[in-house]
Amino acid sequence: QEEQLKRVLVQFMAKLLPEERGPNFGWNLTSDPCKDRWSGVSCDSTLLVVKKIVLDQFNLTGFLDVASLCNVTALSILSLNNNHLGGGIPSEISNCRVLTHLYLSGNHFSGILPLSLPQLGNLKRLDVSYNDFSGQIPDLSRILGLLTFFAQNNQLSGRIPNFDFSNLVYFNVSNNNLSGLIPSTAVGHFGLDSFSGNPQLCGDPLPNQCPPPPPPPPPSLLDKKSKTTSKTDYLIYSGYGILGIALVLLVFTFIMYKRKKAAERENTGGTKSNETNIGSSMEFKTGGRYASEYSMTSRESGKNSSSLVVFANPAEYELKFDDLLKSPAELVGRGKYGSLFKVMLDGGLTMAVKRIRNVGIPREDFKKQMKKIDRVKHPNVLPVVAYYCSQQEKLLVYEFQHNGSLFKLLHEPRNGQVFDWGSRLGVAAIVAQALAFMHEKLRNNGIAHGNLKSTNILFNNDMEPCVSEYGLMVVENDQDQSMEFSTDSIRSNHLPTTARGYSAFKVDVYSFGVILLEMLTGKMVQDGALNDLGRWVHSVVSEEWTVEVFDKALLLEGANEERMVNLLQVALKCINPSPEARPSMGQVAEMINSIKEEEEKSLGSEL
Ligand SMILES: Nc1ncnc2c1ncn2[C@@H]1O[C@H](COP(=O)(O)OP(=O)(O)OP(=O)(O)O)[C@@H](O)[C@H]1O
Repeated sequence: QEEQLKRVLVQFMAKLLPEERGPNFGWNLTSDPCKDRWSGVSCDSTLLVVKKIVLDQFNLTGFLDVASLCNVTALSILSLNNNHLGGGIPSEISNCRVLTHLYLSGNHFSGILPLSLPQLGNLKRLDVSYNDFSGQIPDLSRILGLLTFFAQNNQLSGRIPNFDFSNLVYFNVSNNNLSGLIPSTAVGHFGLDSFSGNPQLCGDPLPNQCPPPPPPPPPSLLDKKSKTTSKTDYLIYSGYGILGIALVLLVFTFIMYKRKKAAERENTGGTKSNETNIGSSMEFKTGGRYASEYSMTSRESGKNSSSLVVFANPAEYELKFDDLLKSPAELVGRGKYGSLFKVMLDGGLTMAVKRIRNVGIPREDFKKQMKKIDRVKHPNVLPVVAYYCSQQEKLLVYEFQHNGSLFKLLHEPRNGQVFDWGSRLGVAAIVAQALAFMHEKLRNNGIAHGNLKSTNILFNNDMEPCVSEYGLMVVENDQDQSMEFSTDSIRSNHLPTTARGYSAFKVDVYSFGVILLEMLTGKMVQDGALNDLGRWVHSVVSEEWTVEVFDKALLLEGANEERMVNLLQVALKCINPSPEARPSMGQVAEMINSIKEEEEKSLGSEL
């Protein structure tokens, strides 16, 4: 049997890389795949059976032949991402009954997704993105444990079948040729990015709504229906169809026209237009949509540049309030406490303007707090460049960071972006260090971050993490004492007094613990669901120390499990329900640093 297994594996590799004298990566009949550790092969350590084949970026140019492979192995992971493989997925893939992960992203696979795919009942992650697959998406709803379905950037067509969207963690079918209504069960679970780039797809969360359903035929028609010929039926329904398509095209053309116009205005520095500036305009651009947004009263918008307090060297930014208001602005996102605008200034500078509304902080207190924060500088804490403060709202100006946030890197990576264990540990260490520094310097003022989360950790031009929005939000002390895996205690309507401030620091530690969990598990923390992640990790971990919680990408990459567990322990200390029992940020930074040192030592010894 061993000989047969070897033969099948060697044949499998020969199909993946058909060149006559190409490298066989140690896959040959004279050695053993498990004992001699063939490249990309992982085995169950006790049973010595092949469990995983991971050949990402191996420059493979052939095709996938799984017919025999699935019969002789109990493969749980097959990963062939980012090669040059062609052909289709053979229908015999369904013989790989215990397969949990199938990653085929970034190849030239084509043809239809086999109808036998749903027979892979144990599948958890399926990634066929960035290929040339066409035809319909098979109905995968019967794979109950499916967590990921990535099929973006293919040529798939037809309607989106029903998935169990409440169970899926990741779902992306953007940039295909899908059409029709997005299933209502997907709404609320996945956003625009999961569906965009399918011109004929419509309904929430896309901006183009579906054409209204054709009106029911009048009763007389219904009566006649049974009597009329199928030819008449055909004509009636094609009429409705054509009407529907015409409507979709009309809406689509209108949206494209609006987008084009807006882009033209931006490109030609259309700063004089009232439509997209931050000041007197009533409209902001939201990814192609226009939303009525601005609230500043005309009395306020009449204020001059002196209303804007500029911290950074004003000459460097030449920042004037009026300029800021008049410049083209794009709504980047709406957070829990306000909105964030990307503002393109005349000199080519791009700023991020955070608008917080209805903050019940007295103006003078807010100014004092801003000044105190400005005195403390750390290279990994994004400084406030300027701020504006009125009774109704506050505007905070930061430099715009084009490399996105930690949230994006973890959950919406751009094509080819890899966030490996070493980088995650590095980010954790830097952020912990920066927060420890800020906590120490601002302890006596009681100013903690107050709203720490992965969207507030941004990557600068050197891809170094920077903590943003330090000190804008504060925490109500009373609720923190009883806080148990809850975000609800984070409020923006009070400045911390020094007495309150101390527990605000512990809330930061808690939030940092959640960020660590996010990086370790790869799971998303949505507002209000922070408790779920904490509870889930606790439940898995309390049963036994298990690697089940870790992001599969980390396991696949072969990240050191012991050090991942160590970091998980730090995270669990941070999210201790009792604030007093949580370590200080300084202690957290030390613990992470020593894990990082161990990691570096072990890498050094491997070299
Ligand atoms: N200076 C910046 N440069 C680039 N992107 C930024 C900047 N500041 C924030 N962002 C991004 O803009 C988006 C909206 O930010 P915003 O702060 O309004 O919302 P949030 O962080 O999700 O929630 P909250 O209101 O609780 O802070 C987020 O994705 C965030 O990562």
